[in-house]
Amino acid sequence: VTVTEGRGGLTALTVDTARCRAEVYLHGAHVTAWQPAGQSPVLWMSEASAFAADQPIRGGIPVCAPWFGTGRDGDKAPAHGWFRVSPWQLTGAEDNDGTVRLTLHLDGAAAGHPGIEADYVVGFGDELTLELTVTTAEDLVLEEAFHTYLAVGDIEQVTVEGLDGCSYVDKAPGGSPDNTQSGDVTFTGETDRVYAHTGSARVVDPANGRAITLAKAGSGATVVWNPWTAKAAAMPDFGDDEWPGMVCLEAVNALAGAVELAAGGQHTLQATYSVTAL
Ligand SMILES: O=P(O)(O)OC[C@H]1O[C@](O)(CO)[C@@H](O)[C@H]1O
Repeated sequence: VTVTEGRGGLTALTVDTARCRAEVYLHGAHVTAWQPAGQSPVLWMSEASAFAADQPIRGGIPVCAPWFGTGRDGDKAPAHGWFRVSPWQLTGAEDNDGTVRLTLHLDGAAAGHPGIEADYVVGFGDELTLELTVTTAEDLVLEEAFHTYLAVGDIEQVTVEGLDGCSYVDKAPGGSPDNTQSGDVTFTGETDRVYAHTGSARVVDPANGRAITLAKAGSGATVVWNPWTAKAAAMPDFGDDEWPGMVCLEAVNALAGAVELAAGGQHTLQATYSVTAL
């Protein structure tokens, strides 16, 4: 692993082995790149993303916690929590036959939130593995997400398998809180759904001739998101024409699936992303 000064002067860690190339910023412990050997980049990054200590990065894998979404503290608190806009430290790095595991630590007190700590182990190899352990000194209702942005060839050809029969909250404009998925997910407009009681899921991307699978543990929900035209245009750090090339497939604990932790408790969220040819 190489430590470099990345965009916006933020510290970046780069990995380049026979198995893959990857990058993670200490700012938000934000993975911004993972590219297995012989593959095109798997993670999508916005050309318009900010790289600043007080803003989240747009694309890659934001770590959202200890809450998911907006509305905390009358919207004064940052959307998707403060983990993704806080400085993390690198506390471990090992290379096992070309699979590199990095351990990152978040000291809540140093980020202005005493009583919450987090450890994040990211494994870069043929697969991408993520493991976030949150520890709390006080009772905490924890919401969290690996808000993963995947690169796709054309969203209108993409389908998501594995959510058939799952109930979901539709957060898109005009959406209702009580729906049931029938068959594969397809995309014809803004899509913003929180699926409950989910297992693994798979993004099928014919334009790139590949599928990307999300397997997970310690996570009861899955979010699927594409902003489409209007929402993309409304976000300053998201290019107006970028929406056809991405989809978020997220491992989540949120809403009714939030994790109740007693003082001294901890919870681990795990996910593995893997790529297969169609
Ligand atoms: O702009 P952000 O705060 O990064 O949120 C991006 C997206 O996250 C979502 O919760 C989907 O995960 C959407 O509602 C949308 O707002």
